Amino acid sequence: MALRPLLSAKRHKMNTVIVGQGAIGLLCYHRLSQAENNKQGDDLVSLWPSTPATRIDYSFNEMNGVTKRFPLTIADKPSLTCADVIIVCVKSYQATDALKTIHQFIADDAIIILTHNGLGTLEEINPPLKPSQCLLALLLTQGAKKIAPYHVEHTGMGHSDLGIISGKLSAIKQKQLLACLNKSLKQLNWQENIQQAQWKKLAINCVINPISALNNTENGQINQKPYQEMTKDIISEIVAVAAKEGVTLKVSLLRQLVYNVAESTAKNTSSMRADVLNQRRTEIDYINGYIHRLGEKHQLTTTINTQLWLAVKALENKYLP
Ligand SMILES: NC(=O)C1=CN([C@@H]2O[C@H](COP(=O)(O)OP(=O)(O)OC[C@H]3O[C@@H](n4cnc5c(N)ncnc54)[C@H](OP(=O)(O)O)[C@@H]3O)[C@@H](O)[C@H]2O)C=CC1
Ligand SMILES: CC(C)(CO)C(=O)C(=O)O
Repeated sequence: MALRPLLSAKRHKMNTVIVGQGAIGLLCYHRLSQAENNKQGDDLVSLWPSTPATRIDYSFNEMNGVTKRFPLTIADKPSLTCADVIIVCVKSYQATDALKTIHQFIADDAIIILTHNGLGTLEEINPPLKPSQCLLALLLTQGAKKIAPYHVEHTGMGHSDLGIISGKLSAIKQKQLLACLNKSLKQLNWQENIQQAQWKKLAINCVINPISALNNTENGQINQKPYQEMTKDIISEIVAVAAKEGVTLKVSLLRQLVYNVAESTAKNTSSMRADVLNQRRTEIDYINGYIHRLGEKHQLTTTINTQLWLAVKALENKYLP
């Protein structure tokens, strides 16, 4: 069992470990370590990468074009044990392994925040987290791109939603957490029902990501006539499986949401299209693949989501080892 000194009620410092040295990991590390309230190094922020590293700096490109190097603190096992907050910034298919690796070192009352796209990782986590370890989801609409190892570019501003997936957070801890993250991530909304927000994000990704990846199109194309019928079918299947999971969604609202996101990100390359173009593994197993698995669980046909899942898997198989 990982033990650490008890926090005093007056304590406002927040020790944070960011897991993952990719685009979102370095964005979160940068914002937290460079936050105004942390200029004196009051809060300890460190980074736990996928492989041991001895780096002492990283590069960050702001959206205004300014690029600078910044000092980097690499986390060790004691940093994990002392961490109040652990922000896991890995891809959906890496989340279970990342949690398995760190879980033996983290404190019994640690707050763990997942940032990945897609759903279905929680079902895989074994051994599960302790009930005293509160698990939260952070849904980001900010964008970041890895240019080179330990070099990241901030590509898009946006709001973030944070809420509890499992466990409990005392009022004091919630206040401390929000104060700390709000100063660094900005536009952070607390969601009492983060599950609803996760499903909405899932619906957006189930439509925009595979269509844009398979057709090699920008996000805005999804709103064109050839994809409208398919969009409706994808969403109808999602609404049906969500209902079986106890989540109430509305087809018309989701269609409007997908339309708005495709419109507001019209010129963007979705993360799945980018993964395919760069011959990387996609997150399809946790997007349309998740809907397929839930369809099987509840004996519901998910024809179009299953087709899209298989089509993207076939595309991936052409280049993955
Ligand atoms: N980039 C963006 O703009 C946005 C991304 N997201 C979501 O956030 C998640 C992360 O995305 P992104 O940062 O772009 O992905 P990246 O692939 O850039 O980063 C993931 C990082 O995690 C590292 N990693 C993998 N396994 C472990 C482990 N066990 N311990 C520590 N580090 C590990 C990877 O290392 P290695 O390379 O060695 O595998 C990699 O550096 C995804 O689910 C994505 O969909 C959400 C909103 C926006
Ligand atoms: C919202 C959207 C579709 C933006 O591109 C996204 O989340 C992604 O690309 O993964």
